[in-house]
Amino acid sequence: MARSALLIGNISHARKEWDDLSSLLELKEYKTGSRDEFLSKLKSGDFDDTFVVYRSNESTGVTGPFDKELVDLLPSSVKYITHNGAGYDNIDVKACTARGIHISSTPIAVNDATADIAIFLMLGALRRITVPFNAVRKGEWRGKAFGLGHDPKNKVLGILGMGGIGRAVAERAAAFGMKIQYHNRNPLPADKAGNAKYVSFDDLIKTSDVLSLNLALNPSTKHIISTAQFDMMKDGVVIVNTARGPIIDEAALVKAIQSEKVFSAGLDVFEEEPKIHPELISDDRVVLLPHIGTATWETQKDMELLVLENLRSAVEKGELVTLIPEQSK
Ligand SMILES: O=CC(=O)O
Repeated sequence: MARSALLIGNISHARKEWDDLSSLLELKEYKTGSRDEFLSKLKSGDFDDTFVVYRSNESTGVTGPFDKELVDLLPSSVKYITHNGAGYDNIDVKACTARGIHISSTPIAVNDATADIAIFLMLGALRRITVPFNAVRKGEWRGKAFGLGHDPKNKVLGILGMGGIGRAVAERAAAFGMKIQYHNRNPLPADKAGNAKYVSFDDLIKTSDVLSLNLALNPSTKHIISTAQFDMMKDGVVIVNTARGPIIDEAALVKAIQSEKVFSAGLDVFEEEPKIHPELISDDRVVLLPHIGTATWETQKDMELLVLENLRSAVEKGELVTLIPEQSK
């Protein structure tokens, strides 16, 4: 049986590069549908010759997460999942590893666009920009609730998760005159840390004026920022989240904003997207974006190209270019 690649969802910017792969293997697409239909197709053997699955940006909307139920139904021919996204919390890594399936994600390609949005949210939150931003369009000039904001200059920026995105945030923040500290599982070598100082998790929480979340979501980072952490923070701290919603306990964040412990928050991600806690929506101290960190032409194209580079490498060399860290140990 010929080997095939199965695309779930769509490719929008690198169609030609996808089509070019037809010289290597058969290309199949599952563009739209439902989880139930996809699972029944898996059960009835429709995808039995699949060697590699391309999970597009919108694939979770099509099939739901690649949880254990779905992964266990993948045919034994599947050896690789090339995922389009830096975060792969929608894939059950353990279930894939147990089945000998290797996964790639798209780090690097997302760094600049995501860091740009983090800085946008940080500046917006420091200025509590939602009030004047909305008021001026309603003919209310600055708005009744308008108040002065804060400068980033001389503030301590704490970065939780100093991977590619965290480092790109640090580089940008340095240009605003911020003092930068970070916490990571391991301190970075000096050439990668730049001027950022390594501190413990508790020190990061206790001493940052602005806290930027740039770490991956996995079972050990879910709700890593909750009531106990908010209680430890400086009064008037600013929170920026461009990583994944469930890293913050959203209900605890709402309370911390309402008690003024938190001056403001800039959020691109939420616990139950596309649902947003109603008290975040109604609170104009919060700057909200609908998960658009990587939503630029350039970055979307780079991400698709990186997925396809992984796919090609899987077929030609039997290895992935950006294998996820859990499987590279
Ligand atoms: O959220 C975006 C990504 O994971 O790339």
